[in-house]
Amino acid sequence: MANKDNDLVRLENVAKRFGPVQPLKNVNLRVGRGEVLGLLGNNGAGKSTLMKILCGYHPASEGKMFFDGEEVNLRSVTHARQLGIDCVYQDLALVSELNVYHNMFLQREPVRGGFLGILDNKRMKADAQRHLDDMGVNIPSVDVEIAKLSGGQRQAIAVARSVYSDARLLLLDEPTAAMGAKEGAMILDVINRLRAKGEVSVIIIAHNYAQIFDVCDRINLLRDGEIVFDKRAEDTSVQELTDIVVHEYRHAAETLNE
Ligand SMILES: Nc1ncnc2c1ncn2[C@@H]1O[C@H](COP(=O)(O)OP(=O)(O)OP(=O)(O)O)[C@@H](O)[C@H]1O
Repeated sequence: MANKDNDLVRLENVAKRFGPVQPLKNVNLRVGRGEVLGLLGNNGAGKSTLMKILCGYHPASEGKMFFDGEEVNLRSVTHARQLGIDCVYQDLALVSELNVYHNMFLQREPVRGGFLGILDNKRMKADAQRHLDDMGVNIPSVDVEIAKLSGGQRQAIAVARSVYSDARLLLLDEPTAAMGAKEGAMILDVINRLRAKGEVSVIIIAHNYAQIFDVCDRINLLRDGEIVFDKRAEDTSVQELTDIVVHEYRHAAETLNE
């Protein structure tokens, strides 16, 4: 039985309706402090909708959310971010025309010289470099424009930036989608480093469950609007997840044929 005091986030009986469509019926989900949770589910299972509730983008139609032991009613993405909940979107989080270190400090730029101070570029550069090195993010230089980096490098910087701005729960919706093996591996390495430090909790949506298996502490499966599978990674296997995913496809095909 999970210790509730150890949960950073908990959803109880959460439902979501969009008019006649009800992607989430009765979701009970928990993520421990410093835990990495993998969220699996078929196309249309409601995974992104669940993430959008967690990051304050959609209000839930029913149910309760607890964060750090307190019940919360998220009013907006900004409100969620203030609490330390950050959804990392590869394309939206960063400004393409700015270089890496300016992106790392976006809207939190350190100034020197008091009131009419100037941006402390030297400090930003050094801090950004140190933080990216610490997280194993490999880029040619922090001076380079974001637009000139690969999708994997951008995603890794977006994750590093959230962590740097004191996020406590990171939501990653298919962070390795449309990436080559090498780029995907860099993201997974960043997540593994976060996991080793244990300071940030993470929820990852992934279709490539074999790939994320190694970085997750626990795996949940969403089906028909409910979490129907919840196991620690050490208590399951890639084979069991393969069987489940095959079963899910059959289930979806049968539902379509009904
Ligand atoms: N804003 C919305 N308005 C109406 N219906 C929506 C809205 N957002 C999602 N849905 C519906 O809710 C269901 C779940 O969608 P969701 O995107 O959460 O699934 P998913 O598990 O993330 O799927 P995928 O793996 O394909 O991204 C779908 O039937 C979708 O059409």
